Amino acid sequence: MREKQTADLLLSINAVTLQPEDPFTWSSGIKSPIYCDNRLIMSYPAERQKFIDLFVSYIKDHFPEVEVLAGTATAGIPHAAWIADRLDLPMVYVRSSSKGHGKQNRIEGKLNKGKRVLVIEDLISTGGSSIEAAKSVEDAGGKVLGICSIFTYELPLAEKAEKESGYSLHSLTTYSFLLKTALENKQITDEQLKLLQQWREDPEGWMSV
Ligand SMILES: O=P(O)(O)OC[C@H]1O[C@H](OP(=O)(O)OP(=O)(O)O)[C@H](O)[C@@H]1O
Ligand SMILES: O=C(O)c1cc(=O)[nH]c(=O)[nH]1
Repeated sequence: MREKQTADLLLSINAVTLQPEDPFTWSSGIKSPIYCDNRLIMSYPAERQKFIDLFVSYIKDHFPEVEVLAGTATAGIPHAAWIADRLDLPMVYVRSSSKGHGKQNRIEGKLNKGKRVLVIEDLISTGGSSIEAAKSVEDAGGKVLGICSIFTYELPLAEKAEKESGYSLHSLTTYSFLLKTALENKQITDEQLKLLQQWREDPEGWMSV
């Protein structure tokens, strides 16, 4: 099962760090006791192949019509590159803002108008970065089929952003699967599970409790 395999792989390379006593600050400003660093996948060639296998099988099942892969800067870029290579498809990447010199591009690579594009992100917290990237792809004339990431925190904020934007968000695995797998693998305790579930109920209010 894809969700479990992805969660196992993330845990096997120690991509997930718990630090409730010194919370992480996310790109959205949210404080969190957990951080998932999918950038580490780059450094593990055997596991990397398995992540690409999982991504490619997901894309073949859900987006067989895709014509271009668009990686989000920076963490989505290597994944988009590996997938595009495996599927023998063109790739572009989307900067978080337009470059301030040179060609001033927001999107790098050649994106032909009307092409069916799948946005590749490493992870969805609030969904803000990937939805912004999808909008830039459409501004440049691409037709976005959806946004696909390795992992989602399943936050209500992301669900709201998904509904409001109209872009569909897809992930190989979820926060619930990750916690379940970590508990089964004895990589977290019942107490840590409880804290992580409580945080997920109210991430924005968690620090003030
Ligand atoms: O769903 P969101 O709330 O937008 O958060 C998720 C984004 O945040 C992280 O990127 P970061 O801004 O840390 O930059 P990086 O990809 O360059 O490391 C992550 O790689 C996602 O792109
Ligand atoms: O939202 C983020 O910035 C974020 C969260 C996380 O767990 N991992 C990551 O790379 N970014």
